[in-house]
Amino acid sequence: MELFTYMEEYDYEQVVVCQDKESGLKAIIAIHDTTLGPALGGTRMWTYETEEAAFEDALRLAKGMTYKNAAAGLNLGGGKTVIIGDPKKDKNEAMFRAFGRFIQGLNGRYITAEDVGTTVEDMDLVYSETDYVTGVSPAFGSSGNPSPVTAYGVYVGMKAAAKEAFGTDSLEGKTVAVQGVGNVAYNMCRYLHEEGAKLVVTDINKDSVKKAVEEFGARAVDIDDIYDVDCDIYSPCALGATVNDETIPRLKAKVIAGAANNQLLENRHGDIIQDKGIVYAPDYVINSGGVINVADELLGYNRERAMKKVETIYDSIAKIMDISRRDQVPTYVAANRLAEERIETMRKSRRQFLQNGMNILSRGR
Ligand SMILES: NC(=O)c1ccc[n+]([C@@H]2O[C@H](COP(=O)([O-])OP(=O)(O)OC[C@H]3O[C@@H](n4cnc5c(N)ncnc54)[C@H](O)[C@@H]3O)[C@@H](O)[C@H]2O)c1
Ligand SMILES: CC(C)C[C@H](N)C(=O)O
Repeated sequence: MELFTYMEEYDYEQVVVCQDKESGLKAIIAIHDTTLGPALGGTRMWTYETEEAAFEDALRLAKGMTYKNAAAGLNLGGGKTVIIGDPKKDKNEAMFRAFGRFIQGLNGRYITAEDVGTTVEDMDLVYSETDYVTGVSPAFGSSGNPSPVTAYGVYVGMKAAAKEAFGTDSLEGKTVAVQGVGNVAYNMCRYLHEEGAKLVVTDINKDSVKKAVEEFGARAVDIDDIYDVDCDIYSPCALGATVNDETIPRLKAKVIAGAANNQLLENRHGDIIQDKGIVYAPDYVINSGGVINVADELLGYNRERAMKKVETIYDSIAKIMDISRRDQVPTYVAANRLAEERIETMRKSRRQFLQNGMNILSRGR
């Protein structure tokens, strides 16, 4: 990947590469766009095959956060971090504290939180070095782990997508194929089970599968078999890019609605599923519950206010379905339009000079 060419193509503002030899920290902070406010996005820790793959993931995820925050009506831009390493083996206190100091050095341009491979405990370590972190322990006045709230948002968004596909938003009796039963999907499965949905699950972590089988009566399938399950809804809740040329012909679902970021390998896969009549709930809209929740911390966290806003994910998905039908465009295009229009409007309305910080007339004194 030619980094500057890629950054220019998708208009990224900044990429910060952080290295700390003692702790083994190797982090990439990607800031995509701060038109709406400071870039807020989580930190993913993952074993990437190559450094290029890590850069690509950070960049793609950061852009997704720009769109997610804009579509959710938050006054926040988009950014994301990836830390290269195995979350089960390579973590240590010094690593997250060093990472916290790098974030502090950005002076508020980037605010972090959890993502795959990082936890509330990791964010507490970051918090010991910087205020620019959310999703730390509730004992610090924070909102805690965002995953259960993300799960609730995915659940209500799935209902809105079901309404479009089946004419009813009831999920009772519907079969949902869940790929990855981690922090978000475990909680999502609980809501689905309570409503009477039938669950089929898979995960590379056998303990997570066992838990879903025991607690929710889920049926377990092998990793690759999840695409062939006879189901009403396919719910990708692991990593991204699972909607692609290889998987689409195998999917039997009428709805795709899940927590994972960047579900479409390429935009054209959004066109293909639309043509096949599959209702796709755009990933960054349906999974915005977590960021809505942590963003509320910036106002002084109020759970009731945050949950009320998360409920609106139902209306957002319904609105996207309306735009998609009205304008005859795939749902991912309808969502992008909503986000891009908001960013453009705010970019234009912010043209007036506003002097922040240093008084320029006192320069040289
Ligand atoms: N946690 C949040 O609040 C939040 C918010 C928005 C989006 N997301 C996205 O949702 C997804 C899940 O997040 P999470 O916090 O639950 O992460 P997690 O790490 O807790 O869960 C992911 C699960 O997927 C499993 N997995 C990984 N690769 C797999 C594969 N090939 N097949 C089957 N299972 C596989 C893992 O073993 C794990 O159990 C991620 O894409 C994340 O970026 C999370
Ligand atoms: C909680 C959020 C700030 C980050 C979350 N992992 C997301 O992708 O939305």
